[in-house]
Amino acid sequence: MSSQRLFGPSVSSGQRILRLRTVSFKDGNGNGSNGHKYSHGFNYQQRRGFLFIPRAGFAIVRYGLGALGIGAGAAGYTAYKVDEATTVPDWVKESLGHAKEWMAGVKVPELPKLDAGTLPKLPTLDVASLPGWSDVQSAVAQAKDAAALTLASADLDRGLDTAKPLLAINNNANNASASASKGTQTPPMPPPEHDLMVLTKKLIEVRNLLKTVNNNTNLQLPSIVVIGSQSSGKSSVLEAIVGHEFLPKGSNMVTRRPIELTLIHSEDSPDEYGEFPQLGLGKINDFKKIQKTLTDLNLAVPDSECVSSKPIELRIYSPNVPDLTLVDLPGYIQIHSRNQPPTLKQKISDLCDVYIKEPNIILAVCAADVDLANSEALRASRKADPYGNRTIGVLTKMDLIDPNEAVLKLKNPDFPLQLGYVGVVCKPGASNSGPGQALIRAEDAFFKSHPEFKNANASVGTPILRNRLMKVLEEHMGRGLYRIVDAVEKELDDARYQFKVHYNDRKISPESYVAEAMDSLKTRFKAFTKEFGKPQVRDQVRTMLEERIHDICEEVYWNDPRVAMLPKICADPVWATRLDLTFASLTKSGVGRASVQLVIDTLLENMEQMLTSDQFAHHPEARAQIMQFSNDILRSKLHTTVDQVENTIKPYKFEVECTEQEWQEGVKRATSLLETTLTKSESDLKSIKTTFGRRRLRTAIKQIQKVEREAAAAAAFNDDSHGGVIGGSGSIATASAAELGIESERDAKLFASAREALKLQKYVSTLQGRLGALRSRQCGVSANKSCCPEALLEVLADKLTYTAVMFIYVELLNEFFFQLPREVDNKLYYGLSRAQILKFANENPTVRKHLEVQERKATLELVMEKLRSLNRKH
Ligand SMILES: Nc1nc2c(ncn2[C@@H]2O[C@H](COP(=O)(O)OP(=O)(O)OP(=O)(O)O)[C@@H](O)[C@H]2O)c(=O)[nH]1
Repeated sequence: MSSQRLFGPSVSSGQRILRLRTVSFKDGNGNGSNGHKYSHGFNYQQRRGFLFIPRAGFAIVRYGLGALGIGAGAAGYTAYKVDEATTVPDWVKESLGHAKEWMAGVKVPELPKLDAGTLPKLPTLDVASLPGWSDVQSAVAQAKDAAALTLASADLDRGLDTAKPLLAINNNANNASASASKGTQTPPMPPPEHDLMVLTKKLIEVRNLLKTVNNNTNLQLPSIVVIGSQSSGKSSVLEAIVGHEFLPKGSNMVTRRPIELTLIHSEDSPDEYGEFPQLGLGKINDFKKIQKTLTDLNLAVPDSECVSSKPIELRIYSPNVPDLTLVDLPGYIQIHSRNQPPTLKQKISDLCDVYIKEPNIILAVCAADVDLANSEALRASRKADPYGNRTIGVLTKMDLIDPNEAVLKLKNPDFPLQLGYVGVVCKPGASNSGPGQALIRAEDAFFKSHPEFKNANASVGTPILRNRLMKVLEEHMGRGLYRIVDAVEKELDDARYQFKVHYNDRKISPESYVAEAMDSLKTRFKAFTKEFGKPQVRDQVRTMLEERIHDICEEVYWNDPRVAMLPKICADPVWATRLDLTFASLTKSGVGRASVQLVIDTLLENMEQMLTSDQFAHHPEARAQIMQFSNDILRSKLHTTVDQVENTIKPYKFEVECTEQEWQEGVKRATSLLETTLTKSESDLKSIKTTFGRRRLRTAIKQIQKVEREAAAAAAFNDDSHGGVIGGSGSIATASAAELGIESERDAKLFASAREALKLQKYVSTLQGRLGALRSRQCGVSANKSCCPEALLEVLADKLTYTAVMFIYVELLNEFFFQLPREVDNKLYYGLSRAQILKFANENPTVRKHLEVQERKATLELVMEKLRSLNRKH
């Protein structure tokens, strides 16, 4: 939709920015301030009236007369109202008196008698060309300005409510002049000062909303940017406008960051407070605290940098401030001090240059007691605004120079500014009560006590400055309105398009995302609890115990050369004792703890895996929290579970009752264990053969065996019990390199592998023997336990597994499966603050993007709505 459509078909291009009206600034004495003009954004109709009345055709005489009558009436009414207001200066009354006199002297051309049915050709009355017309306009404008000025001080002294009669004067002056110029009864205009505040207020709202969308310069509405040399009085001026001392003070360059200050006139509440939207500290009623926060934020910029371009946002709400947006900037310096960076002067200047660009209004603050030709502020403003169209000059410290000189400086012909200069005295401490009303009264008293200012019609005083700022800001905001509307429309179209194309107009909220993420986690957790049932836990524990059985058998049986004979010698009680020892090894204290720990580790591993996949991969903090909950629950159950398991497996340390069926199962599992071990060993052997070649390996093995035989024969004299045992004295392990004929590193590797192959060959043969035994009839019955230790150990492992898992499941798993989802709900789902929910949602880049586009669209729609409502009102 184009801006044309938004603001209605009756407004054609060129006329569409509400209205541009030329108004003279009047100072306290009403005689015009150096011819400074500025265009005002209201009363489009009024302007049309002034321009088109003389061409009004048929009704010209009637309207012309009406215009004169209403114009005179307006002047009279305004004079009457102004008389009522004691604060209106004499010059206004005087001007209005002249206007009345002029009205009386105007000669209206005589009308010819009208014949029924025929209308004579009427003489044209060009009101604007009548002698003295400009004086009437001037008087009306002066009356309005006087009312405006009165409003400003009334605002300070009595609050806006009590100033309303004066708004009415202003309104009437407006209506009167509008009617006069149109020569017809127009509907009453809304009070301009009130409209002014509404427009500025709404546009400030719009501006703040747009700031949250992005930093697109096309979406920027103007602010008033305060620049000036250090100690020129910038802070004092701002504080005088706000009526509170709140800016950082000190000699150590305390303004280091731009302070973006938004003043919000809160008509309905007497509360005065500040807010730092970036910090989320809430309302701060104590202005000393605001000052302290600002000081801390500024001084956080290290001395080595001295300035930072990162702005501090501050909003001040008060019934005593006008709606304004201001930016306080670090003061220009002449030269950097010893501990400041050499580039500081340039850095400050660059920072100010960024802010004083279009569309911002420049408030160039200069101390009156310093030569204006040396003013950095004026120099910078002239560069950015060569025609002085958007610069207001403020001369501070007017009390420090001779009033006549001050008056001359205010005219400053060397640096003429379209928006003029205003002189102020904002010396804090001039009154004991800070920069509030007392300061304004002290300033007022100062200017009153020096008639030079009044006589020279100089623009002086904080209320005048405040009023001028309001008007200029409103006018500039009004001017930028259509540009903004167009830019917002473009952005909105883009946001809508993105939302449609990428997200199919699907709305989400951070809360819904959190809920979805938690639900999905709980669903996956539930699926896991089903997958990780008793059979799975049993598998885990049994696998662990089988590893132990493997190690025990390897140590006690498979590496013993006599084991090949076991089927024949197992009746020997030695083997029964050996079997008891292996029992003790498997059931020795700690197996309960190991089983519980194993299950805990498996659970945590699975949790970790569950949390690193899917959306929780984006939420490291939440992941850590959930892992912590898991750890806590499991740790709290560890000791009781371990105790329970250890107690229940204790009886197996002494005796294992075994049915024939259990025995058969044990034989089966032992066979399977041996088969697995055998397959692994055979595969290792094959891999060595492939690496070195069968023939070379065979030769090396033969060489080792020869050396081994010789060594064994030599050792036989001393200890024939060790002969042939792998790793025993005189074995291949002890054969020296020289004995084996190793000459190179390659040979060394070959012989090491040959030793390994030899060992594996023996091991494979033992395993094959044991497999044969397990498959034999001897191991088919449980009575021959000592002959088939692997089978009995498997029976024991199975019993341990069943018993342990039963208690692990009851004591640990059930509790964990029950408690974790509740903990997640209580601490994560329901326990998150709004800020934490936002943070959580924004951690996921896809969701963040979705929310950003959605938020951008919603904000731009709201902005558009506000802009439309402005159009409806104006
Ligand atoms: N006599 C007099 N002194 C003033 C006036 N305005 C400000 N001062 C004094 O001038 C000094 C500097 O005023 P500030 O308002 O801190 O000036 P500034 O430009 O903000 O200073 P920086 O932030 O350091 O750049 C202070 O000691 C004020 O009391 C004034 O109108 N008259």
